[in-house]
Amino acid sequence: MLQGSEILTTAQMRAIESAAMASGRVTGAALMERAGAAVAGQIRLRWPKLGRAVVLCGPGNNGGDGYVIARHLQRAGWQLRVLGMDNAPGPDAARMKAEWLALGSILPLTEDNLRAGPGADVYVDAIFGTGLTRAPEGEIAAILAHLGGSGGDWAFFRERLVAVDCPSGLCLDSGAFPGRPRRSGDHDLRARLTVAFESPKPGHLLERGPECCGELVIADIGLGPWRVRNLNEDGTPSRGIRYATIQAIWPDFAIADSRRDPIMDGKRARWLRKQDGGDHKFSHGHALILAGGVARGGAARLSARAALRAGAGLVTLAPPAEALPEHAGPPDALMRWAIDDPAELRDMLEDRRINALCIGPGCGIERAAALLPAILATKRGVVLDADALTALSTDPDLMALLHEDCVLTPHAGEFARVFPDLAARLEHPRPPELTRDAAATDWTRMGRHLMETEAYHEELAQMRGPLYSRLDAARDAAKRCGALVLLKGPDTVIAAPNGQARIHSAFDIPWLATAGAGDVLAGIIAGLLARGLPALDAAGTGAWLHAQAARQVGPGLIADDLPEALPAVLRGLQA
Ligand SMILES: NC(=O)C1=CN([C@@H]2O[C@H](COP(=O)(O)OP(=O)(O)OC[C@H]3O[C@@H](n4cnc5c(N)ncnc54)[C@H](O)[C@@H]3O)[C@@H](O)[C@H]2O)[C@@H](O)CC1
Ligand SMILES: Nc1ncnc2c1ncn2[C@@H]1O[C@H](COP(=O)(O)OP(=O)(O)O)[C@@H](O)[C@H]1O
Ligand SMILES: [K+]
Repeated sequence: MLQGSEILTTAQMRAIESAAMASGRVTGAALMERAGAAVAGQIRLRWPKLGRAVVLCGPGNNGGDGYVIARHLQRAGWQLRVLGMDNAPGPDAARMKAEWLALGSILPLTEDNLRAGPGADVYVDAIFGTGLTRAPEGEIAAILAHLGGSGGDWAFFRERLVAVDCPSGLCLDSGAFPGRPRRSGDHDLRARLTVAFESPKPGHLLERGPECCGELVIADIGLGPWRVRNLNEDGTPSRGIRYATIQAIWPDFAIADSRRDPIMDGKRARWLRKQDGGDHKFSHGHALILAGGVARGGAARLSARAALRAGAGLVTLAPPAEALPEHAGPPDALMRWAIDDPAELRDMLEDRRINALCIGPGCGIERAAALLPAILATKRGVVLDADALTALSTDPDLMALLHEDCVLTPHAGEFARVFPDLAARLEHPRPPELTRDAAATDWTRMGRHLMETEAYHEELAQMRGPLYSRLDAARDAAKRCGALVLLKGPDTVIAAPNGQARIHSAFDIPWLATAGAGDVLAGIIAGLLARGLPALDAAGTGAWLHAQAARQVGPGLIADDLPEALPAVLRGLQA
């Protein structure tokens, strides 16, 4: 079953929390108590024997959660050492700190104190959570480096570190560590377990997040009534929606979240298996896959095979006439038709039954540039990959023809070609123009207006985390070009022009990074478009089927295996 859960950005999380508190039906202290109790409960599940815990409490509400955890563990019989900051936190954290002080002491939060005590069974990182605005410095940076293994005890802490909301220093909007190179891995803080609240945040699923969070558990702290999510059946926002939804897609085992929704319900599974939805081949659509010149046809053949296996009723492969002979081999189910120029393509597209296309894999940049205007003018669903993306990057007139049934499937390099300014922002450890000062935002006002104004929705959508994220980049790209953008990687981000997005986190299948895997993905999505799925659904379902096929085959996979593994994936769907 394809599971998902709605993701909240840190700004959305704060706004929802504020709305809950403004309603008068729940207090900040009650939420903090639930959060801390949930983490303590998860610790006791994993370490059932009474042990020793060190709790590291930061200056804000993440630290407040830490004091609650210390109280719960101490009451359960654990031995506690609590290290905290000598600051005046907000009222809820101050109350939890005072309650802890009635039970035990607080040592200054220093690296010396962390090193000094006896070794513990569990180290609780409650230093920074969603409130992180910049890179940690000074003493806290030293503590985090120590926990990250700078002293050579990497494995020791990896086994024992429990992160509250996230490993401290991780930006929960981007999954990167502010102040560090985006792809660095040295001495990043890695937790064994992360307990986060209410929803996964983008940073749990993107970039360094999945590796550094370890096992991720989402604790329900009761904010459900204040989450407004009204979607029309087709997924577009209806009146009343206050934020475009972002949905996570992951394999069943990746995240423990009691509130997850089935993305793939029985109805969708039956439809994918062709148990519902028409019995004539044309009722499953006809996909046209454009191929390139002589000796370049392999990529498009992979796409075509994948479109067939994804269930398109008919698939036609269209190379130039001179390359037709090299496509004589199997599969025989595939039709072939030579297309040399835009006029021939236009003629072919007179057949309205051809309802989805795929162009780019092995196509050649010039051929893609020549054929794209004819394709885009028909307004039919089309996947643009590889050479089609390169063609797009050099021609603003082509960009202007894109529409919302186009699916662009760039990997990072292609994304940088098509959207160089957005890619450049992603490279910066901390682009100053995008920083938000969470502390300076009047969250109570924002919370109170959560249910009331469109202006609020706009304002919230503009709120960015401390780092520009792959999600921000994909959303900005989709909005700019008016098409769906699927930014590939182990953390694939899918964004529609209306702001709806999906994150497909697949860090468990590194063997999918193999030549031709992207061609197969493009073909699967084209097949699903042909079968009538809207672009966002086709891209999300396609990314998941692609990943499941890779799981089915396992290490040693080559791209040719992926389409052949799809029947087993489809067979396994619970209809
Ligand atoms: N939003 C919610 O609904 C809930 C939040 N809770 C907790 O509250 C946390 C958020 O609390 P806060 O907003 O107080 O933020 P944090 O506790 O994450 O950060 C504390 C403060 O540190 C400062 N700071 C940020 N980066 C810094 C840096 N690099 N160096 C030094 N100081 C820095 C900021 O001013 C920030 O307000 C969540 O992660 C979660 O643990 C929970 O108590 C339950 C409910
Ligand atoms: N480390 C990884 N883990 C999981 N999936 C990955 C990883 N790296 C790449 N992928 C996926 O593999 C596919 C590779 O596509 P692409 O880069 O276009 O390759 P190619 O051009 O060789 O076909 C994409 O679907 C991408 O999301
Ligand atoms: K933390």
